[in-house]
Amino acid sequence: MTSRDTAVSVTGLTKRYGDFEALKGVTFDIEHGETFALLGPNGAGKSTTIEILEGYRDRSGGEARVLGVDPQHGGLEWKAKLGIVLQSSGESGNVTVREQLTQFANLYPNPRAVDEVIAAVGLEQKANTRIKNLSGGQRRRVDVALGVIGRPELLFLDEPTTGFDPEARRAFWELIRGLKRDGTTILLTTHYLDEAAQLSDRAAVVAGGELIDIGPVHSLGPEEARIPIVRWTENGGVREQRTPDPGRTVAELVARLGEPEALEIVRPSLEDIYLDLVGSYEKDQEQVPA
Ligand SMILES: Nc1ncnc2c1ncn2[C@@H]1O[C@H](COP(=O)(O)OP(=O)(O)OP(=O)(O)O)[C@@H](O)[C@H]1O
Repeated sequence: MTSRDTAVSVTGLTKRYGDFEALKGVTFDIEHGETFALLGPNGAGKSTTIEILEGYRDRSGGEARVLGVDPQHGGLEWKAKLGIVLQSSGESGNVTVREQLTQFANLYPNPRAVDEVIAAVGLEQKANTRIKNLSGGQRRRVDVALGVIGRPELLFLDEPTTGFDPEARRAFWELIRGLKRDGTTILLTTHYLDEAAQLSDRAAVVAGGELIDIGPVHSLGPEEARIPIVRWTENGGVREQRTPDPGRTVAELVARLGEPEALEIVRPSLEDIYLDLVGSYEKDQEQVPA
């Protein structure tokens, strides 16, 4: 069955490296135009999943469809619809940024304008610098530029902002939002949970080769983990209360204390929820007899 409605469809995906089971039956879909984050600790199986979907690695079992095609049999026309930013940079060349991007642009039927992409990744000042003379973060920006130059329908970003300074990361977020507005489907892996929360519509959390949660990025995790905390200072000490009705708690505090000192309502971040999910998974794994 081809998936006309989904950009990516993965069912029961498995991958073995020798005796080691890196993916143990992962299932998820990504809708057209969606930004989807694949989250998980080191070694969880994120890059393996992405590389199978890009057609770089063969799977051991299960089904995968990417833009309607089995990635193990994707031809040149299919590959031209993909943008790929691999985890480690391969770009250390003797050519300049502009030369490299121009070469890549010529490989695609409908590329973006080279100078527009150079500006979008903030490399205007370095357009005529040889790639080997760029800093690590600047080379990473070249990787991102190469990933988007072909105007991909589906963009794979494997830890795209590692090594970016905070300003470059914010600029990258804007670039991704722009691509999303243009209808690009994006599959992102990142260890920066704030980045995932800012950019993604939905996320999946993988650990030990298993998918442990999937859903809209602001409703991942068990409901209890998302209960907000009201915090204030009273009689010189910090007090806090977890409550699903923070407004009511604040109203009661105001009635009792007047304006509460250092009042704040803290909602657990995606990082808090992620750590909770992965921590529970790891604890359960320790309890399973070998
Ligand atoms: N070529 C390989 N041969 C053997 N084992 C491999 C190979 N590639 C990956 N693995 C193992 O498969 C597991 C998943 O690796 P993968 O690179 O997919 O993880 P990841 O989630 O991307 O991790 P990270 O966050 O560190 O990038 C790891 O335990 C890794 O050691």
